[in-house]
Amino acid sequence: MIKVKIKSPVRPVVLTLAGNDCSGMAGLAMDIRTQTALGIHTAPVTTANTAQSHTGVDAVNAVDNRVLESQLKAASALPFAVIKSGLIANLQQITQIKAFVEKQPVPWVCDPVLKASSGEQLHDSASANDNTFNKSVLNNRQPNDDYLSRFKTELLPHISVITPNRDEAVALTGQPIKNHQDVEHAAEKLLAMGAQSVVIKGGHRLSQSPQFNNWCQDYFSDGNKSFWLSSKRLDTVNSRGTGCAFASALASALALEYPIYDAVVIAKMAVHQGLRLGYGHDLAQGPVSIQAFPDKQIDLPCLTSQGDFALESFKFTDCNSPAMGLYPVVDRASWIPRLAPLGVSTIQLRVKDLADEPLIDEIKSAIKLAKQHNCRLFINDYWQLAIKLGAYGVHLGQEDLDTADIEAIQKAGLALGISTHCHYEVARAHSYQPSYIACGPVYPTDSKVMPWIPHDLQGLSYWRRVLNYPLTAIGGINRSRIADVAKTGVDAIAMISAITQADDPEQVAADFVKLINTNKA
Ligand SMILES: Cc1ncc(COP(=O)(O)OP(=O)(O)O)c(N)n1
Ligand SMILES: Cc1nc(C(=O)O)sc1CCOP(=O)(O)O
Ligand SMILES: [Mg+2]
Repeated sequence: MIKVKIKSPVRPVVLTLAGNDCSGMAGLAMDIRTQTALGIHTAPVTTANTAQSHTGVDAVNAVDNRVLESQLKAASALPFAVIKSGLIANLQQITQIKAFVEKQPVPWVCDPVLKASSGEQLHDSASANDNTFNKSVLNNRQPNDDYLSRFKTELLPHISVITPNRDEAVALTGQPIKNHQDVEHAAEKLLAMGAQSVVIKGGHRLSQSPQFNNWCQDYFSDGNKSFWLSSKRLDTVNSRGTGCAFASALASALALEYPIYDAVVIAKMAVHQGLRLGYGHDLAQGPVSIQAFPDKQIDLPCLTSQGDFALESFKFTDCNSPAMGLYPVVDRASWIPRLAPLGVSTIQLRVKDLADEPLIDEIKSAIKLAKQHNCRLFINDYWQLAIKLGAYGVHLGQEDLDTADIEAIQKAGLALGISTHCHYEVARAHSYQPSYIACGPVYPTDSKVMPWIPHDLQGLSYWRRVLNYPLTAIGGINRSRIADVAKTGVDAIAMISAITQADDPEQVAADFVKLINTNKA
């Protein structure tokens, strides 16, 4: 008999401490479904066997200390990349989990589950072994100061990312939340208490203006970087398990080695997908249902530094008609009459070595030549001169977005292209609804020093699936790679060195125009 050897794929492991929800809507069931959909192997450690249904929580049934201890001991042998926790059911479990996590050199994503979505408190203040408490006890609980204070002093300093909803943030900080600023202060307080980073999950947008109330907003901060993620509210009742799903998706993205800023965006996308695909049953609302790594623009949030950002106030002109195609990035106006007659419809002027009058003269001359050759000219960096001198468009990097007056660019009627390299930057670009999004570097490049690992064709194809914007590929694209890049379906292929350093740039550009046309998807 011939034995077929199958090379087994490897999945990162997320050690997941949570309660079982026997209705299957939240807790471990949701964690396992979400993590599996994102390509993760879940190692589930049960903290409680909760008895709940659509009518509420009947009992919590924390597991005995020894049951938890034996699971933690056995789980320690696994090569887990991240720890994710949900319900920590009593004070004894706080002590046990602290002793466990402080020895682990991996990130810990902690969802501080204080209440079920039906409103019942889920933890107990008893020190240990008061393991079963029923509905009447649950409903008559006083706010549990002991639990909160031990949670804060013993657990918070070990948490890599804590993901409270607004009510939980209020309980943990003791401060009311009524507006965006309160959310930001609550996050600061949680950081000051020792958490390395915080995501405060929102419900309705905290805005006085009714037109903004159909957005859901989450706030992230790690003390270095802070941002708001906003998604349009979905009209669904199938939203059970959202908190567990968010923390699980975040833990999964970290286990897949995404940096924290990207992981938060991915988690928000995953939950939006889960809300879209949530399902119900005959009796009541059902759970969110995350089914795959998120790859749709409909799930992409807008990322902004301000919570009261005027969402949807930007919409830049479509620059892909006629198709952008070959998009040379050049440093002097004199390239324009050499390249435009070869079927090049879009050119970028990227000047890095001029200032003052010579720079102004170069941009003026480029704008004039582009108009003569009916070519769309984007000016890199110098958005004020682009507006003043009447260019077709502006190309901005992420650093430029910090200082550029995007409203002025829109008001002046210019097109806008934005550089992106990761989920965080794409979500940020999305909040401006630009004319195109550039995605790079596709391959290693010698034309610019950058910290990014190249996307390669797989990464570029991912962004093509996600984005409905005209998509520009850039970085290390040359004759041997251009056909494969065109086949991914990108709208524009930007390049510097393959054209400007060629022996015969006109011939090369003409060949590239043909190669793009014959290979485009
Ligand atoms: C099409 C395109 N994509 C990306 C860039 C890079 O722009 P930016 O991030 O502004 O960096 P510099 O080009 O200024 O170094 C680009 N120019 N064009
Ligand atoms: C300027 C620039 N920006 C990039 C990005 O990824 O944002 S890659 C890049 C250099 C592109 O030059 P070449 O075609 O010679 O590789
Ligand atoms: Mg720039």
